[in-house]
Amino acid sequence: MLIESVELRELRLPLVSPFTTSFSTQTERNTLVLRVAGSVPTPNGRVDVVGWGECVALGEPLYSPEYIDGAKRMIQLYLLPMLARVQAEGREVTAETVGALLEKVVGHRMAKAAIEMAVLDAELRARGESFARYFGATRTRVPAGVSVGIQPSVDALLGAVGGYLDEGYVRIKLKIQPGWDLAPVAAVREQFGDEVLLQVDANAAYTLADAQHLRRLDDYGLLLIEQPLAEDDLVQHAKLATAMSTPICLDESIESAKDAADAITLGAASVINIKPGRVGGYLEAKRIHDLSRAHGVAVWCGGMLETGLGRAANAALAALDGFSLPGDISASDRFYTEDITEPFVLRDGHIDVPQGPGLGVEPILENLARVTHDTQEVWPA
Ligand SMILES: O=C(O)CCC(=O)N[C@@H](C(=O)O)c1ccccc1
Repeated sequence: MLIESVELRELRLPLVSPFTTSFSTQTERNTLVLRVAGSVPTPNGRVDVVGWGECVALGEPLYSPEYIDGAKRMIQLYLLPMLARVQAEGREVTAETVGALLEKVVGHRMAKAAIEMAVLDAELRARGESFARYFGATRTRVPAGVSVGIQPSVDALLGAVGGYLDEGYVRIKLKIQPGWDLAPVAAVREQFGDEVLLQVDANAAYTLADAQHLRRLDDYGLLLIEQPLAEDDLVQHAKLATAMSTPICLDESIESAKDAADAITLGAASVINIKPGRVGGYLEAKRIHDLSRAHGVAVWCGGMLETGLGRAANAALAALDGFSLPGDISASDRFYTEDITEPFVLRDGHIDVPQGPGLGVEPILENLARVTHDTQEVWPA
């Protein structure tokens, strides 16, 4: 692709209800969307294309070190100028090379992932190929899990969970933290029975000293416990895995295929939550899927409250065979009254995988304008 312009939009989408995790309470999703325009070579000559990317960093560095303002600066001051220099040398940027071309910058995976996603979208739209087909996905719809934040009371939690089950969600994920773990899990089991697919996510809120307490979760038949310990505690997660029978799933700890290999080798994870933005892009996400599958480790697609753009790409990725557990790929209305794309809707507990070229969706410009807080043209002159 020869990039000719890049528009960087900071968005602010109000959430339908506060979303509380062990590290924050969000009432809006502050996010970053890229629109990359340029041309790609085809057998019949160059074709003008546009591609869309989404950066999953949060407004503040509370989930990971990246945050929206930092990602904006990283994209504008470092990453895009590096690609512009590649083009100035007469070379084209392709989705398969973006990661390598940006490797000199350490970290900033979410910022890099947004650029790669936009370039991949542009290339695939030009080829008339969907993300799903490009990944080699086999399914046309994926089962939808839903993430339930920490609630003000157990009654409120039971109301929320009941509502999502009534909507048809096939898997419930409860956010937990010290002081809000055994009671909510026991109440959900008591109210909705043992058949409901149920898992918990601690977002690194515990330490190994909590092992005996966490072991009591084994009584509730959970699918997994996600990221109980700190993101850099692989050895301690491996120790915790020997102290409890509930499978350990890692999220924040896995930022690359190498991390996934380390975690599997150490026995720190028997399930991996793949979030394309966290690992530097959809190509690395696919590599982690392939690696995990080779080791018989189940993966599922995590969510970062993406707009319909990221949701479309996540649904395509989650349609790969190795994604054997329901992902956090909920309907748009789980978080938003109005998405920036046509909304993703739940049908029989599933989300349809877009089949159109590229992402298969694109922003509805008036919706995008309504939630745009700031727009910058950032391709180096
Ligand atoms: O369905 C979704 O998009 C949200 C899923 C979810 O709970 N994401 C969590 C997580 O830790 O996995 C998260 C929420 C907010 C910010 C970062 C991460």
